[in-house]
Amino acid sequence: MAEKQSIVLFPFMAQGHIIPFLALALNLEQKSKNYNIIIINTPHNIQKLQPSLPPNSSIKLITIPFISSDHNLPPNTENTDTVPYNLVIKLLQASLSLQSPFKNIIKNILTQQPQKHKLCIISDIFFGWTSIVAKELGVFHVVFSGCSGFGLACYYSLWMNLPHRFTNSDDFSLSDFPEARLIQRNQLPNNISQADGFDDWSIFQRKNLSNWVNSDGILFNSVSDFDSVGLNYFVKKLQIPVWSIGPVVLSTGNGSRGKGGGVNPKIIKAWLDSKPLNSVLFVCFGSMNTISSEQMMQLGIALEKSGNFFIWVVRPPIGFDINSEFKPEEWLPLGFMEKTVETGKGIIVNDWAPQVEILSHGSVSAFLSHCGWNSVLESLSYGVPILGWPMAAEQFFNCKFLEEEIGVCVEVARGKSCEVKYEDIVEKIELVMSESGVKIRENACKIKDMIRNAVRDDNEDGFKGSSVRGIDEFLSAAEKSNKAATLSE
Ligand SMILES: O=c1ccn([C@@H]2O[C@H](COP(=O)(O)OP(=O)(O)O[C@H]3O[C@H](CO)[C@@H](O)[C@H](O)[C@H]3O)[C@@H](O)[C@H]2O)c(=O)[nH]1
Repeated sequence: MAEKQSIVLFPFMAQGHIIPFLALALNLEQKSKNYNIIIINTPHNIQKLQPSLPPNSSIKLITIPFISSDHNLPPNTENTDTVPYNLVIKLLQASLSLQSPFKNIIKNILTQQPQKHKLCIISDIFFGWTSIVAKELGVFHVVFSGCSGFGLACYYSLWMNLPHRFTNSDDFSLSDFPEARLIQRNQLPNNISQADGFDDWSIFQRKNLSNWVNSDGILFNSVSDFDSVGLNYFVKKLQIPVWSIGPVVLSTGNGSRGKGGGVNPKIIKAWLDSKPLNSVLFVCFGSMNTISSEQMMQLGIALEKSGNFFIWVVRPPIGFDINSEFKPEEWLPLGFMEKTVETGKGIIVNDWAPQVEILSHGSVSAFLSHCGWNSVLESLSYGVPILGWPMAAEQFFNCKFLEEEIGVCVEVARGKSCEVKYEDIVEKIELVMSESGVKIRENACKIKDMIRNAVRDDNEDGFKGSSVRGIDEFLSAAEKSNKAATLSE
């Protein structure tokens, strides 16, 4: 009997990264029983992942040793959802220490695998160094980007062409990605606008991103039918294959999606069931972001004034411990909680909501989001248009892409320290949720259709969508790569 192909997945320790990797692992498992699928991560993340696997899954979880306090991080801090945003760079730097244990794990798998070439590593965009380990051991390696082609192309280009803090004009174009058109200075994430090439972020990213060229390809959690410009940037830049395979998202009802808490999904469903079609605004800023207390206050007033039904996932504002108790009496407008309950206008969820279940419900009309790419894909998969409030990383460029290139978004605010006024938020909400939002909603439905087509694999009419072809091409490239693993030190 032919030996199984082993596929090792290694996400960075953040929910926004672990979730698409888990979804990819489950997709691969569903595609064929012939894969031996392994997810590697640090002890706490593996513990949290375990209950997210379906009971009949054969996906194997391998723990890579990691002690956060050895790296000047608080004890048991292994995921960006428990570190303050300013310490994320420390977690990234600490992840470099995983190189040697990772190599040992791969060597171990290789010793149990007589046909050495039947191994493939899929690693995170932040783990560029894994491509060096793979090269040394003669193993096929790809990077899996949970970001869009367009957003990541801007982000990559910005990091590789530092500094930008001396830019005088309010906007500028990217020399190697002019297709992105003008980037405004206030669209630069803080770490890029402050970078001089010698700070911690610059040092980490430039080394990390430079390593991608050693990889055998890049997988994108995106859809080439609408994201080809950004995907092509990497084909030209790195001269390696790029396969779009998205959307890779967890289906509804998929366990705790890697993080528990928040609210009982049944309560949310019953509440949504009681609301008219297309009447609810969902507000959530991903797995790790929050806004300032001033912004939170204005958003609260805006939700009240706009009069729409809403579900709002709240976390303590910037400057407060993100894991501490939420204090509505301090951070929300006076009496906001009580009024929300009395009028039945909304649900305020602490920390974590069943996002995919909410977005897939017919009562949801729009999503006020930070434009993390998982959230974007989850929203557009159900034709839900976006009110964009980008906060960090490539989110600014996702938002720009969604608004300027595919017309499914209106930007509400930019960044975690900008001044926002409730009147502006109300106006933008209206632009999307009222009659005037017809075009945007139509565009979101067109993208929904593109997404459905991309993952359609119809045996009867022989149709294979672009993402189905993408994953097939990637798997056949992995299988064909007949590299001899050397097991050299
Ligand atoms: O209450 C919540 C909050 C989040 N989620 C899920 O958590 C994920 C969040 O992912 P995303 O929207 O991409 O946000 P981040 O966690 O901020 O994602 C990081 O990873 C993304 C993909 O690489 C990047 O686009 C972002 O910039 C980066 O911050 C999604 O699957 C959500 O469904 C929930 O289920 N419930």
